[in-house]
Amino acid sequence: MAGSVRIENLRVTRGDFTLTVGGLSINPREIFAILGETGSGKTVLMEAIAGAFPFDEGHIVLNGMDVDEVAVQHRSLGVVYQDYALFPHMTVRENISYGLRMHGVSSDEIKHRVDCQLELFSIAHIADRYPGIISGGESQRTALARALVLEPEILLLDEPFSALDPTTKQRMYAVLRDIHQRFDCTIVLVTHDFNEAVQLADRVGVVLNGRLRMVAEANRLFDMGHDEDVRRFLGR
Ligand SMILES: Nc1ncnc2c1ncn2[C@@H]1O[C@H](COP(=O)(O)OP(=O)(O)OP(=O)(O)O)[C@@H](O)[C@H]1O
Repeated sequence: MAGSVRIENLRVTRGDFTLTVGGLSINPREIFAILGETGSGKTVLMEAIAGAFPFDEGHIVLNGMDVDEVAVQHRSLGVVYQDYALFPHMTVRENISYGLRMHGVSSDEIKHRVDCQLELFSIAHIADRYPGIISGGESQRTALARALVLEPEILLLDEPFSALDPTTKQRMYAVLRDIHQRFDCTIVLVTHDFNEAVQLADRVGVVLNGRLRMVAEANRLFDMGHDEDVRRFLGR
């Protein structure tokens, strides 16, 4: 079942950096891209949605519940970090199994579900290897498999395709669309790539200098009358 995200009057501080979001609702089954230049606060926003740290003000509500009132293992979130954050001392199979083990799933069920992910992402041949000796693309697919094996209602992806060549990128876009259909999830995708946002997302939110400045339908991103900063960012 796909989840929803609602953000109300959010203010969060990380060191000297402050991020503010007046309001945002991401609907069940939506693919929502968070677009912005480097250092604008996209990852901070994604981490805030994951409930990774306390807020100064405001609320983030996942499926009707304040994120900070729900224990991490019950948030039904899958997160793929920019650097993939695989556990280095675990094989690919163990990385993907980890969350299921934490949820007390039986060994037979774990084997079945992990085998399905290994096949879906074409990584069965590296199942017994450690992250230190697999490629960037394989690491990325392992991180996606690790997030999806728990069948999250909301999938948070931080620049998941930035390390890939253009051909592999297009192939992974197709995989992501397939995942979206198959797993019936809501996807929040952080990217600094306009084309990626427009190709994959239903709607796009632009974050500039720590503020969510606008939200637009992806296919109307370049048509709308934005303010000057957003126009400059969009290269218009
Ligand atoms: N834990 C932290 N402590 C201090 N500052 C932080 C922390 N996390 C992020 N920042 C700062 O917050 C700002 C926004 O960072 P963020 O990672 O969200 O940018 P981004 O838009 O995702 O950029 P990029 O596209 O380069 O990944 C940066 O100036 C960063 O240095």
